[in-house]
Amino acid sequence: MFVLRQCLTLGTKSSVRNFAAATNLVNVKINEDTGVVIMELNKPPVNSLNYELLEAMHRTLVKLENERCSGMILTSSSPNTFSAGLDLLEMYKPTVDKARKFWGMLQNTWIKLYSAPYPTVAAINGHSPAGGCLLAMSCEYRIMVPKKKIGLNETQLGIVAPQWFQDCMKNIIGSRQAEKALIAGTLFSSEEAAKIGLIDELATDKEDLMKKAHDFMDEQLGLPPLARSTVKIGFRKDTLNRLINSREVDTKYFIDFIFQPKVQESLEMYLQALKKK
Ligand SMILES: CCCCC/C=C\C/C=C\C=C\CC(=O)SCCNC(=O)CCNC(=O)[C@H](O)C(C)(C)COP(=O)(O)OP(=O)(O)OC[C@H]1O[C@@H](n2cnc3c(N)ncnc32)[C@H](O)[C@@H]1OP(=O)(O)O
Repeated sequence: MFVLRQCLTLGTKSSVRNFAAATNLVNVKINEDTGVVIMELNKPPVNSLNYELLEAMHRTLVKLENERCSGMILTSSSPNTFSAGLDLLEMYKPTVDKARKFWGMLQNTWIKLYSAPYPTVAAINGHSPAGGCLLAMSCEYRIMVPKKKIGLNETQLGIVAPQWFQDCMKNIIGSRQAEKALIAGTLFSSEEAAKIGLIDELATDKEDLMKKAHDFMDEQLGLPPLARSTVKIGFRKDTLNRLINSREVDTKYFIDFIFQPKVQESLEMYLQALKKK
């Protein structure tokens, strides 16, 4: 299977097609022979998740429902960062309408990604804090390059990881480890993340990362798809339904939380610190 895939991806008769996207915030390529899609986040410098990027991801995920997509590898075009998480500028002094629209699109995108019936792999080629970690955790399998950071570090920023972010982490590393990591807002090194199971495999470098992602995909493509996806959704439905049934409440928490003057102060200081770096 590996040889077949190499021929398909590297061979002269390349059957890889660019997937027409309305923006260049995501680069999407579909291998027409295998049906495997690579979605590359492309919002330099750090793929901070603003409304437009989330909308581009969401639109792609919806489109993939009507394509012959057999699996999806999520990665980034940034040399150093998978995703820096939510775009802090979306939370800093927004209007209520803008904040509501932004949060709704984050929820939409997460629901689509978390419930995708086909196999999903995060090829984590750089740092992946907070919302970046959420994206990675929403995939079924995570592979990461060495010496980068990943985790839900919200507490350290004076904000709180929403319940569904927390649920995703709990589902992967277990309740006790998640509680400790979430209270402290721990950012794990790739190596530490592999030890606690937050990521499934460490890659040696970016080439190895993509090879391992395709290897995982090949294994999954050998399984009966309906049985595979039924088991996947069975494991994920409680977490999904918890958000789906409380989207409005979740949005209200977000709005009430970010409009607190103390939270705005923390965001301002953090943004300044990032700019000064
Ligand atoms: C019960 C109540 C529950 C209520 C719940 C309610 C609310 C929860 C609310 C929010 C949840 C939020 C989750 C999040 O995702 S918050 C975002 C957290 N992200 C981070 O902390 C990461 C910050 N970034 C970094 O640490 C570094 O940038 C990184 C390691 C990713 C990369 O480092 P590098 O050195 O390569 O790049 P930098 O020079 O730092 O950055 C380049 C450039 O990009 C800007 N930037 C970085 N991150 C963000 C970001 N997340 N948003 C916006 N902009 C960002 C940075 O300022 C630089 O800009 P410039 O100087 O080039 O203009």
